[in-house]
Amino acid sequence: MPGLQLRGVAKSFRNTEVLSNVDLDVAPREFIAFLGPSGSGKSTLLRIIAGLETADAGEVILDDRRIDGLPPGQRGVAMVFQHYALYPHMSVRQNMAFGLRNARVPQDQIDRLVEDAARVLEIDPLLERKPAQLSGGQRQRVAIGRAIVKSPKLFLLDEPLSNLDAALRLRTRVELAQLRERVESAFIMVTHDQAEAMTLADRIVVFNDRRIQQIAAPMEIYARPANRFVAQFVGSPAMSILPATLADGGTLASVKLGDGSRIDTSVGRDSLPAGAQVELGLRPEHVRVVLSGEANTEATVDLVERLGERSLVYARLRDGQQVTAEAEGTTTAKVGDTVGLRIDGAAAHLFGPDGTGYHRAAA
Ligand SMILES: Nc1ncnc2c1ncn2[C@@H]1O[C@H](COP(=O)(O)OP(=O)(O)OP(=O)(O)O)[C@@H](O)[C@H]1O
Repeated sequence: MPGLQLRGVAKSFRNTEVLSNVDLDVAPREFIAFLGPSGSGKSTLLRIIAGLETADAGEVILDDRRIDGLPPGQRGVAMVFQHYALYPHMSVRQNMAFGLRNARVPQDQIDRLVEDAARVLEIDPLLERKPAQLSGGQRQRVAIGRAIVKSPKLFLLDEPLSNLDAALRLRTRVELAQLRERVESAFIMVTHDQAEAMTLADRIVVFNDRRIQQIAAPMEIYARPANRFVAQFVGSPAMSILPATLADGGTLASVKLGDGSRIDTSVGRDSLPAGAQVELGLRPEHVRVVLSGEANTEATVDLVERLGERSLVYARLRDGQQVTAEAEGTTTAKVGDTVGLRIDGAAAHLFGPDGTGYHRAAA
């Protein structure tokens, strides 16, 4: 099978397991983002694929070849580090040529590969400079260039944009998307930035607690999170999670919140596990601050965050549960006010006692 397969990969440092039985399939030319909290093993898995770290168990297979026993240079992968890791005493040209020279590629071929990559990345006027004479964004491109010249089957990017300022980061994100169209390789990128993952990736892999929590397309992760962790981790501000009691009967689940309000969801009643205790998950856009006539519950305002066109209202329901709502940009709501809330039950998520997510049937 072409592409990358991970089978049963496990890794511990001393006695602490950081990855447990990880399976993953990456298609040729696919762009994958690894997302997860700090310490969830994203970089460790990337380093295992690159050959900079050895797994305790499992297999790494690239284009039908088992590569986990091979040294990094023979795996057909190229890694771009957060701190670029350029050699300061070498010119851009020498930095980009370094790996090829080690692999004993003939000089005329090296020159051609370096110049082609420099043109793609628009750093050809900088080839004779040293890294200290470059901006952060330019260094970043040299680091990518050094990977491109190896024509890897797989690019591994460890937070490649995190050292850039906000504007440059956005621009480089666009460039990365363009680069991806021009090369035949697959990409795996570790990032802390959800927007980056949502924009660039075909699929996002969410890590937590030693395991992959979900692998899916960005909007699928957002709209149909596999469990409570993914639901709260992806999306900003985070989804509100409210304890709820499942009402009897009906084909679609209705729940009662702690403040006594009843919410009708679009989640199939019989898809839920037996037992009455669930949690209701609400994205901010599904809880609106409205006039009392349209409200299905009310809350006390803790904070209003004005974003211009809209405002985010952080509030507490009558039973003290916290909820994040949206209001018009012009809302007059202020701290301490009681406001009406319209909860869109049809868009709500439910979570079972083990955290499994249940959603409305896909449209
Ligand atoms: N060489 C090492 N020796 C001991 N512990 C390590 C080593 N490398 C990583 N760890 C530990 O393994 C866990 C996973 O680290 P890893 O860097 O893979 O996480 P991450 O998800 O990439 O985190 P971040 O987002 O902060 O980079 C952490 O608890 C880390 O402290």
